[in-house]
Amino acid sequence: MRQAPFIAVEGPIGAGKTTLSSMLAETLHLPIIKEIVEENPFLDKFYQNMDDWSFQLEMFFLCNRYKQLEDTITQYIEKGKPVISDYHIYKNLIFSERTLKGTKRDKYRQIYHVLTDDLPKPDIILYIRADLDTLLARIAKRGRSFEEGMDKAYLQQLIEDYDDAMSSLAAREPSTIIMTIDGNTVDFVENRMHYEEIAAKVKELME
Ligand SMILES: Nc1ncnc2c1ncn2[C@@H]1O[C@H](COP(=O)(O)OP(=O)(O)OP(=O)(O)O)[C@@H](O)[C@H]1O
Ligand SMILES: Nc1nc(=O)c2ncn([C@H]3C[C@H](O)[C@@H](CO)O3)c2[nH]1
Repeated sequence: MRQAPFIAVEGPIGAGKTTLSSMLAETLHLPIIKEIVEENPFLDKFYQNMDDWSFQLEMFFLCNRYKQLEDTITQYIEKGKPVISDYHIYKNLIFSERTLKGTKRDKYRQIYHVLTDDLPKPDIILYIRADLDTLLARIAKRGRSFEEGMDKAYLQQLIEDYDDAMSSLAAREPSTIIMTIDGNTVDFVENRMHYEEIAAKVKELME
């Protein structure tokens, strides 16, 4: 591993990305990049009417993540400092391929590639997989109003899209390390030993 890894935590909605990345940032003394949620003006509208709001939402996420990635590069990667993020920019494509249709999807895909293809990507991905019941329970526990009544078919589709995306990323970028965590059985919140095992593995991967 090069001296300063760029680590991303990924997984479908409610998998525990922010929770795990925050815990690791503290244990491993890493700066953390978190995605913008509360300030997002389109999430609420999107969950009420996906067809009407998906393009605005996807573009908002893309622009925000692009800016955060630019800042991450100048503040950490170019200076040889390790950093952890609670997402991989590739998630823009995972979501947009599902939520957009027709010419909007084609245009969005082009913009995504123009903006991101030449930028550094994470070296290590911690991929938290979890099934529908686990995710629904965690989303309910978190209690964000706009996620109440989350469409189960949408979430199930995203679970499958994430699996496909991680497999294709592994095939396309064999140098990226993908560590898969079974979010159904590994409980890094309630079980300290489970968490410490993950932290130890991540530390080892960073060396
Ligand atoms: N392993 C776990 N065991 C029990 N609860 C968990 C676990 N992981 C996360 N949670 C809880 O589930 C909820 C969702 O976690 P979190 O916000 O970290 O998910 P996320 O993947 O970042 O979500 P999003 O995709 O919406 O950004 C939180 O209330 C968190 O405390
Ligand atoms: N459509 C869509 N595209 C994205 O790139 C994206 N990233 C996150 N989300 C949703 C999941 C959580 O509800 C909430 C917080 O993660 O926002 C997204 N939704």
